[in-house]
Amino acid sequence: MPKVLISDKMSPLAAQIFRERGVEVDEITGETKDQLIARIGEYDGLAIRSSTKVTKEILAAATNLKVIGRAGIGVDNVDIPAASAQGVVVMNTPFGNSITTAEHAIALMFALARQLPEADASTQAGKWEKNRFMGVELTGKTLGLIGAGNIGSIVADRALGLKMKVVAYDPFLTADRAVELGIEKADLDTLLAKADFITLHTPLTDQTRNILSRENLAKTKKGVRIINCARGGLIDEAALKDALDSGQVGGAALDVFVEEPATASPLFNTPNFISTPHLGASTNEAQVNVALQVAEQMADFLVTGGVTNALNMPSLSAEEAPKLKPYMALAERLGSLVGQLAHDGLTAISVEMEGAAAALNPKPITSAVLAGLMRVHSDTVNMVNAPFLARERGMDVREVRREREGDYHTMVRVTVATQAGERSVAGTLFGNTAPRLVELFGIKVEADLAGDMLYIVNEDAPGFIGRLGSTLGEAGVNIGTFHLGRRDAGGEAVLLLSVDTPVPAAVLDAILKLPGVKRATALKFD
Ligand SMILES: NC(=O)c1ccc[n+]([C@@H]2O[C@H](COP(=O)([O-])OP(=O)(O)OC[C@H]3O[C@@H](n4cnc5c(N)ncnc54)[C@H](O)[C@@H]3O)[C@@H](O)[C@H]2O)c1
Ligand SMILES: O=C(O)[C@H](O)COP(=O)(O)O
Repeated sequence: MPKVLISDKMSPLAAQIFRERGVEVDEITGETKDQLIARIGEYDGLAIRSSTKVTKEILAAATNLKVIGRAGIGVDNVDIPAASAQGVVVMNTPFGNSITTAEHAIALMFALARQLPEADASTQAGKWEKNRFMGVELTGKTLGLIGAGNIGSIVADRALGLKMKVVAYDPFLTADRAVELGIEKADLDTLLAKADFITLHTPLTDQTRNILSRENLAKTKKGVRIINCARGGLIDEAALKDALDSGQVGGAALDVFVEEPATASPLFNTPNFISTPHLGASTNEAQVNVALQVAEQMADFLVTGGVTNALNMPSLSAEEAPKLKPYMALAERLGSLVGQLAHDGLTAISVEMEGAAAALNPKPITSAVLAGLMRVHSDTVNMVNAPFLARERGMDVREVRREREGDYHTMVRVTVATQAGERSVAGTLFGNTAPRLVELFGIKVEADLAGDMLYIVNEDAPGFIGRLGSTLGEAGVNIGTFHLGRRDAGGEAVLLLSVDTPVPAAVLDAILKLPGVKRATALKFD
């Protein structure tokens, strides 16, 4: 039974779903890094929010880990390249807390406009300072949106409902989408010059880090109010403090900080500064959404192989997974076959799906080919890290789909370019379930690819099969099945034999010395 650790505070529904789906679950939150390192080796899955930092060090200890599920959106607390290199799928729940976070941004915008926290503190201190708190109306004001993705576009919708104008800076926002949202697309300088309020809704990347830098804060309208419910690091905090002190910025509300937990920020106690402790996603509704979603997604993956919302692997629905499973087995074996036979200087690989296979999601099939091919050289390769490794090695990977059927109703063909030229193998599914090789380097040969096998290329001549049988027999190697294919009578022939035990190197040497033998290679399939 797969086992999952929930290491951050999450709705109890997550654990309930895991148990209902046949996944064992432990909920242990607030552990130190060392405690997590000591424990993580037991688990197939790790369910987190933003507190657990999944570093290289944690991953190195996670020897059984297959999936990390983020109950939320931001995955900057996960070392995704390290997880990918280790073959661990990383998934998030990209929509479950969007509305809630957008509402928090709007709440902070109101709080800034009417100085609600200060007014509350003053009133509860018995001061009744009616004349101190003069606010601004939102109606007719311009909201500058930096980042118009899921959360940004919900914020825009709510702001338009409040009769604000919305100007957005997002390099990936199309003109059509801006029209659909009813907002104006602008460059950053225009936004900075026009906005009465600015709200940030981008991930933290090299391009967005300090997007509100000292220089950019100086370009804003005097008295602008700024809201950040996205990620700490989007605003230069020291420059923001100076801008609040000088009045260039009239108010700022931060839910997120460069250092979290933020317990001693220089911004604290600055007039017109409001803060919340990363509460953007903290509503009952959002937490139920993300907990249910992450548990369902992780259980799908661990129980059925379905992949949803993965950041380092193509999606595969729970419905598709059983249909694709035999294809992935076929693809892995074809990849493994070319990896074992054509390993010198592999520069490009093409995966062709023909007939029924062409109607399927090609990404998992290609990933399985690459995993089979590269696992020949490393045990740690799987479908998650294989495409990354292929890219890292500069391999050109192509997918081709042909709907028309050839000799078989469904076929997967793998062609690799090596220094010696192109090599191609093809396979089909018998009865839609059983993987079977049907072509090997241009020669038709039907064989199962399983267990220990022996591949021989020889000149087709009478008496060869007898001599081969005797050589194997004398070495105590029992032949299970025997498949023969040839280009023309008397031309080049290939033999694929399944054998009950691995063929020792000395026996391969003896076979190579038989008349007419050009190549003898021992193969192994899972
Ligand atoms: N405070 C919280 O509790 C909380 C809750 C949920 C999400 N978040 C954070 O909110 C942010 C946005 O989430 P989302 O779901 O809307 O993400 P999203 O991916 O849907 O949208 C992000 C948008 O940012 C845009 N973008 C990327 N680079 C940009 C750049 N250089 N300049 C301008 N725009 C750029 C993208 O094109 C995209 O449209 C994320 O950082 C997420 O982690 C915070
Ligand atoms: O990216 C997110 O989803 C938010 O930052 C929420 O983080 P949390 O789950 O720790 O509240």
